[in-house]
Amino acid sequence: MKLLLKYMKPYRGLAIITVLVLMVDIAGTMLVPTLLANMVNIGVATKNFNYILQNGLAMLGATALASGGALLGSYLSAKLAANVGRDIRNAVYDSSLAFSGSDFERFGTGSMITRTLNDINVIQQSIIMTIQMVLPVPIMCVMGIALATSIDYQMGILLAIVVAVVLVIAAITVANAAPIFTRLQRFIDRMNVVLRENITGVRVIRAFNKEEHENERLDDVFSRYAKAAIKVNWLFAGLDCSAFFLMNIAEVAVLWFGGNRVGAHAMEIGSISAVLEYAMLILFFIMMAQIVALTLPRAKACLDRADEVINLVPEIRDCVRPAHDPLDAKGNLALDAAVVADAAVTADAAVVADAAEPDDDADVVAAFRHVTFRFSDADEDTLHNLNFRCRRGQTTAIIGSTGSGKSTVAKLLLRFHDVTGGAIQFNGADVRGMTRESLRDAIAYVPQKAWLFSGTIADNLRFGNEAATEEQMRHALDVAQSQFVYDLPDGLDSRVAQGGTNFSGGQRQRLSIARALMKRADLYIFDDSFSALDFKTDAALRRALVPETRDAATLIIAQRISTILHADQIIVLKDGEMAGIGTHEELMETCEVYRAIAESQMKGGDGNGR
Ligand SMILES: Nc1ncnc2c1ncn2[C@@H]1O[C@H](COP(=O)(O)OP(=O)(O)OP(=O)(O)O)[C@@H](O)[C@H]1O
Repeated sequence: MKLLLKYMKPYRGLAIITVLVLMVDIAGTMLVPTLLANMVNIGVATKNFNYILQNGLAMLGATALASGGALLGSYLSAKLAANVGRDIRNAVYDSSLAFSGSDFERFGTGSMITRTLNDINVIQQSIIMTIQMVLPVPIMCVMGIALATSIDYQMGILLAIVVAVVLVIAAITVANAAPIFTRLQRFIDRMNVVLRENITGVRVIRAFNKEEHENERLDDVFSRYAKAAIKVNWLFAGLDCSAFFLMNIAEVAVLWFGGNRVGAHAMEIGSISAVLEYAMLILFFIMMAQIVALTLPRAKACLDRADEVINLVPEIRDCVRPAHDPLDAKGNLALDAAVVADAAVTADAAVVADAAEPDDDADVVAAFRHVTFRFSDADEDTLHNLNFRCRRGQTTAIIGSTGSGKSTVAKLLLRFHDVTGGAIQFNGADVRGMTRESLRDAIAYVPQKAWLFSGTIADNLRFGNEAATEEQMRHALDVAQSQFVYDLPDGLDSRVAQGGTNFSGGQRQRLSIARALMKRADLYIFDDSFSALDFKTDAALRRALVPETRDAATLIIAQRISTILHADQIIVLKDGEMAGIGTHEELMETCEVYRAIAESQMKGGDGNGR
């Protein structure tokens, strides 16, 4: 609720106007029965045509007021809900941008989509319905009972009793039925997760002939949802008929007691229709409010789910900027005490002292100092005591068997995760003391999974540099050996499907390399970015990269020896530990793990392509 109030706050003026407009609607609606009663009781009884005409015109005015109020009220409440919904959606999305990989895993992609789209739609609808259907109820009850009392006090008491009984029944129903709606939201989440997995993995499902198995899995999820939805519909059906039953009982009660009062000359005939109309109006609104109130726990669950995302403290944060310690020229923040203390928990004193000292060698762009890392959900360290430096103008390569921790090194450099021991320095500063923006600005990264965004090739290249000229784009494409783009009918404006699925694996890799080259960086990271290229293209691309990355450090993660043969230093990773470091020749002499990889690839005919 706090979240809703926070996001409603900027629109409190609009909210107040909306409620006032709806009150005009209610006032207009409630006036009509009294005017009608007067018309019958006085105008018709005394055959006073002028009185009838006057009341008729007044009824017309009241109806116009009510209709205008309803129309404007609907528009304003929809506007309010849309604004609040947009702001909450933006807040959820903005928060998710700061998430680390582990933060994302906590929710899962499917749930993040449900939270951002479906949940916020539910919140929006609830805002509209609450304003239009729930808020008028107390006003209507008070006005209706007051007007009925002004006509005949006994009828007022009768109406008050009927309303009280119906309100109690409505409250009990809502309290008992609310959990079903909360469960319904969880089922939607689950459907989203399973459906997403099925749609993205459809080729694998077909290739393994697992359609039937997946059908059963989906059927199970859909059936659970359907079961809950049927329960909800039963509930609504029950509510509907009990509400109409109660309305009919109320009608009978009003006619019975009203008839007696008219018979006793205590009330006039026209007043019965007015009281009857008040009873029907109030009961109808209570019925509608009851239906809306049933959905409110679901909206509350959606709000809580949005709140969880918005208020999650990300695993990776920028340091709180100390007032006395401004950003330096590179946009770095001084390493704050908390971060140093944090590092001290997991690394010994010598390492922390070492890490706190800036690297004295100006050529060093990135330095790993006794780095250890463990994923938050893992039982063991993924990386142990890594010590190496990436120097400007040099290529550092990392090779190792699958799962040895190569990509994790890249992720730590980009601060997708923070080290759990030791420190990583970038341009002499501990990365935990830098803002993520300034750090990532200085790194060009080609991820292992080449992902392209829907749009055009030019749009994707501009992701690396918004102001890129066509000449710059062509240059990057040439370096990345992506001349195939020029053969496409639309060239740079060729359409890219989501994820880049309308290009081959090798083409996607080359385009994502070109995207990374669009920006000038201090460190270029290529995470297994040449794996889908043939040896000739791989060699040509690496040759073309040399002048591009001359003033920067380059980190190449690879499985193929041929890709890293000429690196200035090669780090061999085995189970997260450095099994060796040196040039190809040195490692062939000294590192058994490297020799084994090299020999296995040479035998397989892999090792000689350059
Ligand atoms: N988010 C995660 N949570 C827990 N463990 C993870 C996570 N991501 C990776 N790991 C584990 O960390 C280890 C290293 O993974 P990493 O992706 O760095 O390996 P890699 O050497 O790049 O492998 P490959 O060559 O197959 O890409 C693996 O054992 C993997 O299971």
